Amino acid sequence: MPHLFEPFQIQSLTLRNRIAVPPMCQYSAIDGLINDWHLAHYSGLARGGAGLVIVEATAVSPEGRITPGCTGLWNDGQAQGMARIASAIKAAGAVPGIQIGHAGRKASAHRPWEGDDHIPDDDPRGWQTLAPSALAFGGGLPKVPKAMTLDDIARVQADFVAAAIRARDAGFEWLELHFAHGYLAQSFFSRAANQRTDAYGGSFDGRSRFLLETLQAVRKVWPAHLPLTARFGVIEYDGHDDQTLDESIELTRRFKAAGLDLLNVSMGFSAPGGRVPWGSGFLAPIAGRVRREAEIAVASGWCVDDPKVAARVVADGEMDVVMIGRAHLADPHYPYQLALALGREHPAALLPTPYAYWLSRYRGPGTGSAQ
Ligand SMILES: Cc1cc2c(cc1C)N(C[C@H](O)[C@H](O)[C@H](O)COP(=O)(O)O)c1[nH]c(=O)[nH]c(=O)c1N2
Ligand SMILES: CC(=O)[C@H]1CCCN(Cc2ccccc2)C1
Repeated sequence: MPHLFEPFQIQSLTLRNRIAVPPMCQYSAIDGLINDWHLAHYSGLARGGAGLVIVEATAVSPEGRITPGCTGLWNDGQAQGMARIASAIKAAGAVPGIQIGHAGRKASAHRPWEGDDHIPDDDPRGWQTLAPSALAFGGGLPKVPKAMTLDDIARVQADFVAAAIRARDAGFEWLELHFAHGYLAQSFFSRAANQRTDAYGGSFDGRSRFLLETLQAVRKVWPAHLPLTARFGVIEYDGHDDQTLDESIELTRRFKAAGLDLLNVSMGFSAPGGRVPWGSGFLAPIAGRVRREAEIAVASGWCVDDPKVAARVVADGEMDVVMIGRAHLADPHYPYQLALALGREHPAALLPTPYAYWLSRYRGPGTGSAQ
């Protein structure tokens, strides 16, 4: 039975444990460039003991950003900055990962704390959005996107390939394609968002084409010995879950045949109004079904931050790697807290030596620990 704190071997990589920090936008970049905020943020998280740290959704082109504050890998200056992040994560003992994506019709939005909604058309900070069809997401994201031409599709796929090459050359060892959360790739698979009548819409094969072609193109440039992964929404909680899940598992099988090494199971968020059954570990059974039926390694998360739940979902084979997000924002050393809660021997050994030396002798707040 695999354990949360045992290593995970994938391709030529070994994660020191099954705990991952999932991508979490910081909305703190200017022109897609990282800065001291990102360096401190990712260094601190990597020093917390997780086996894998995945850098936030990073846009493959300027119009692929969610907000003006999102990071990018569409030019070499951005790649130079990202190389510092990859190096800092690796120096702390975690595998450096990065997620690359295109926000599609959810792009050109304000930061969450500035409204999370589309930037008005007359505001120069915004831009024209792209999508499979000229259908707005709705709610706070009412902008009608431009329906992509075949040239647009080819260009965006080439942008994914170029960003993957920059991520590879920047020293990242784990690449995650953002195929989830209602962004461009997910929206091609969604019946609600994709009403094209050409080869990129309609049937299951049509709605899968953009995702599969992009994966195949990136696989050609991503090193064969390094894990190529994708975060993909396998369920929408929109009343059509059985059909969506069946289709998603079939597409996952085709991803695997195209060279995907692991699927990060998530939700589609393709349209407003999904009724997500929020709760501790609520998505784990879905992740387990994908792992069993598509016979592929799986990461997942979503409210998997209770120590016993995190240990259980790995022990029960529902996921190989647990993505723990907000708990890491609350405490970058969260793996240390997990080890303490689960009664692991030498929990401090998860942390860098300058901390571990002292914490191995420290019995916690209020105990008046001696030197
Ligand atoms: C501030 C912030 C920013 C992001 C996220 C979340 C939050 C809180 N999430 C989703 C995240 O990776 C994770 O799936 C969720 O937070 C659920 O996991 P937890 O319940 O937080 O452990 C997210 N997901 C993703 O695929 N790419 C991203 O860049 C982001 N950005
Ligand atoms: C980029 C991405 O996938 C993120 C952006 C921030 C919101 N994320 C989705 C989310 C919903 C509810 C709680 C936490 C996260 C998706």
